[in-house]
Amino acid sequence: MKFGIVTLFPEMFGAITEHGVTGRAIKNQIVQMQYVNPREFAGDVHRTVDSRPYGGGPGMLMLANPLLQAIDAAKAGLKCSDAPRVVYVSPQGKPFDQAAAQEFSQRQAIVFVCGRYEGIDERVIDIAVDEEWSLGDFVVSGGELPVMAMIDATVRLIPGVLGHKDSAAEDSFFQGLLDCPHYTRPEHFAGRDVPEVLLSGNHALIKRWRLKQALGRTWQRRPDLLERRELSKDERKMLEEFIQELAP
Ligand SMILES: Cc1cccc(C(=O)NCC2(NC(=O)c3cccc4nocc34)CCCC2)c1
Repeated sequence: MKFGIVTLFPEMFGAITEHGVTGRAIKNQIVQMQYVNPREFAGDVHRTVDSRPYGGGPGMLMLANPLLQAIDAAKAGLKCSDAPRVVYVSPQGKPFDQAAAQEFSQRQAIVFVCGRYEGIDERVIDIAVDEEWSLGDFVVSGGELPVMAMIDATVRLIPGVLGHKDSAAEDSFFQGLLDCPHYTRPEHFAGRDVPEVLLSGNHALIKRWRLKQALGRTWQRRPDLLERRELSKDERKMLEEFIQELAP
């Protein structure tokens, strides 16, 4: 899978290209990253990429012309048989979630456009952006960090990227649930013991306990996720047991 990144700060992406699962996927050439900096296309001697907003107001906006040229260069640079879709990440975008990451991971390539300052000239979105996505309702300084999070979530789902030992998180979130509690050595720590079931070696019981904990925590912390998820008869029974065990 190839990613074309339009950004004023390509060096930020070292955070995902130099480390961990994503760094390994790049080293193994499962993933390829290319960067285009709009500043390369700024027409003037000062290489200007921003300008004051019409109608007044605080801050600056990214100029359309350098951005549009950078987007074209990024698309061309990926050399894909079907033109990659252009994604602008912004607070106005569709909420990004695991389902979106799953869908992204099946694409041949994606061009991500990272906003800076207060945003970009709307005509860039009208002319060149195919999709807008958001990581959430909070204010950040640029689109780079949300894009890196989206790329990380996407790359983990590409076949061959995660070894079996890494994919615990995927399983539970894949089931639309929060994760169960996890424990490692020592068995006794700070006066707290590891739940007996996890030491039993009974894999069926352990699997059941983990699903019951995931169901219970989701019910307690993110009931909205449960609304979107059909529970089987057995899962409903486990959740009822979990709730009963809460308030004896
Ligand atoms: C809730 C809210 C309302 C108004 C502005 C902003 C804000 O943060 N504006 C600044 C920018 N924000 C983002 O890019 C951005 C922000 C949040 C999630 C995201 N998911 O993807 C990109 C995201 C836009 C241009 C430069 C950065 C945030």
